Amino acid sequence: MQDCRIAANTLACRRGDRLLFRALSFALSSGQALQLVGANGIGKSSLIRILAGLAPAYAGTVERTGTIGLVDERPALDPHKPLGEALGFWQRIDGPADNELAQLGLSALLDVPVRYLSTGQKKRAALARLLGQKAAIWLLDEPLNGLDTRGVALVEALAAEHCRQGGICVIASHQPFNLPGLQRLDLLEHVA
Ligand SMILES: Nc1ncnc2c1ncn2[C@@H]1O[C@H](COP(=O)(O)OP(=O)(O)OP(=O)(O)O)[C@@H](O)[C@H]1O
Repeated sequence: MQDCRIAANTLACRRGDRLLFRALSFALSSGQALQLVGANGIGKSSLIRILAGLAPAYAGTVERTGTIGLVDERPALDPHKPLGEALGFWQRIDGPADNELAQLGLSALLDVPVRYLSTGQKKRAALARLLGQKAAIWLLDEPLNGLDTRGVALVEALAAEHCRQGGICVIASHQPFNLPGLQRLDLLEHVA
């Protein structure tokens, strides 16, 4: 994987008429991972969206070197299509999949419409798309939500392998995330 980097420089975030956080900075390079923590509504998802370039920062800048892969509560998969077809749409863009489907326990679900998948299955499907995307910088918003114990261990292993290969992970999660060398940023320290 090519060298990648993501840095937040004195970011501030405003939602409606409220300033959620300010003076938030970090820098991550190839192989590093960061967990964003903080209470409900403090701004973790908002920060992930700013890092992804999907929302503007109120102040500050984000520098990115490397492609972004985002997993949040909205899997970018057509809910009306069977899972195999929905993932196939992305495979035509991203290139052929390796063994993601088997690895994520999805092989038997390819003919099930995405809207009928369970919460955990939808999360696994979103992760399959992420793996297929081969992005350098993973932005994972609550990636463990809805997953069973084996699913949690699998996501942790995937993140560790991604970092081992030189990728970056930014993980917004309330749950403990077991990843060697994981750094931690508490948004409470940046509340405006
Ligand atoms: N489009 C919007 N307009 C106004 N306020 C918003 C908007 N989107 C989010 N907010 C508010 O911004 C705050 C931060 O939301 P955000 O989803 O970033 O928090 P979070 O830390 O991810 O929360 P949780 O842990 O519950 O997922 C919340 O108070 C939310 O209501």
